[in-house]
Amino acid sequence: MAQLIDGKAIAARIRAEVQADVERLKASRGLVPGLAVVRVGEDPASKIYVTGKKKAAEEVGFHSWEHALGADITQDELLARVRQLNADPAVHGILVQLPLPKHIDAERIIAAVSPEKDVDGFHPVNAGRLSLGQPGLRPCTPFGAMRLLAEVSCAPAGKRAVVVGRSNIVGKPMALMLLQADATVTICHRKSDLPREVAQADILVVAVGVPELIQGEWIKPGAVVIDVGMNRKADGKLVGDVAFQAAAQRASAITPVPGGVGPMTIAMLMRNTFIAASGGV
Ligand SMILES: NC(=O)C1=CN([C@@H]2O[C@H](COP(=O)(O)OP(=O)(O)OC[C@H]3O[C@@H](n4cnc5c(N)ncnc54)[C@H](OP(=O)(O)O)[C@@H]3O)[C@@H](O)[C@H]2O)C=CC1
Ligand SMILES: Nc1nc(=O)c2c([nH]1)NC[C@@H]1CN(c3ccc(C(=O)N[C@@H](CCC(=O)O)C(=O)O)cc3)C=[N+]21
Repeated sequence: MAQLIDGKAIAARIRAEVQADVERLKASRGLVPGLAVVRVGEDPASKIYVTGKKKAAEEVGFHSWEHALGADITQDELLARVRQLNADPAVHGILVQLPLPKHIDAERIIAAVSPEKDVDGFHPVNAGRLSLGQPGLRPCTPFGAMRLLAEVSCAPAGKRAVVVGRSNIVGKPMALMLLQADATVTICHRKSDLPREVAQADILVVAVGVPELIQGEWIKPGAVVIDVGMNRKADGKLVGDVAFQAAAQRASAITPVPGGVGPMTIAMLMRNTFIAASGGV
């Protein structure tokens, strides 16, 4: 049986580390990090996530603000709100919860956030910095996944890493971070021969959004498996993109869903906001 990677416990430790850093920053510079979360419309999942982020922010000692805006807000009104937060010196981190309503051009909104306050790491400047191997704010989910690898003493250097999924918010930055850490990286998508590619992976990261797409039998014995997927079943239960039970028979370590990558995303958001407040990367 694989070692279970306890993202929930590791995330709690990271939040405690950030809390201690916040206390030091307050004492030395009288500075309290501030996180503004912008939510548009009434998507119930977004509401739950944003509440979780706000709770975490308050626990670590940040100032936090939730800007809940109506689904009928115009693009220009939303841009104006982002610019107002860019200009507010008490706000060090800005997160615009995705997805946004269809009439809003999400790319334009993301690009309007000041790169220095872009604690999601989604701005083209931060994406560019990552691809160039330069310091910058990193997307929280892959940042958290890298930390999980470190926690199980899995050093990517020289290993074969396979990332399934190539989204701009998870798969692509994940692959770039693994490359930065000297893994040999393969990125898979709809046209890939998944069983063949997955079988090569010493490190497997899956971010697709298809319940239990990855079969346990495909997994290389001893692999470390990070399951980013979050799929809600009809009975309300969450399942990942990896068939967990079968995969755990072959992997050396594996993240559960829930309790794996999800809590790490929020913990790394706290870390990024602290970084943004304390002078950047
Ligand atoms: N735990 C957390 O904190 C977070 C979890 N998530 C979860 O991670 C998952 C992925 O999210 P996200 O990256 O935003 O998703 P996207 O829908 O943006 O991207 C999905 C990717 O998976 C690929 N894909 C889809 N179906 C298949 C298939 N059958 N075979 C191979 N590849 C496939 C797509 O390929 P192609 O490019 O060819 O279309 C695409 O690259 C979701 O379950 C989401 O809920 C997301 C963010 C944070
Ligand atoms: N601008 C933006 N930034 C994001 O980071 C962002 C976003 N938009 N939109 C939605 C996705 C999703 N996301 C998650 C955060 C926490 C959990 C999490 O804590 N999950 C728990 C349990 C969740 C539950 O039980 O419902 C777990 O996996 O254990 C999951 C997913 C951040 N996202």
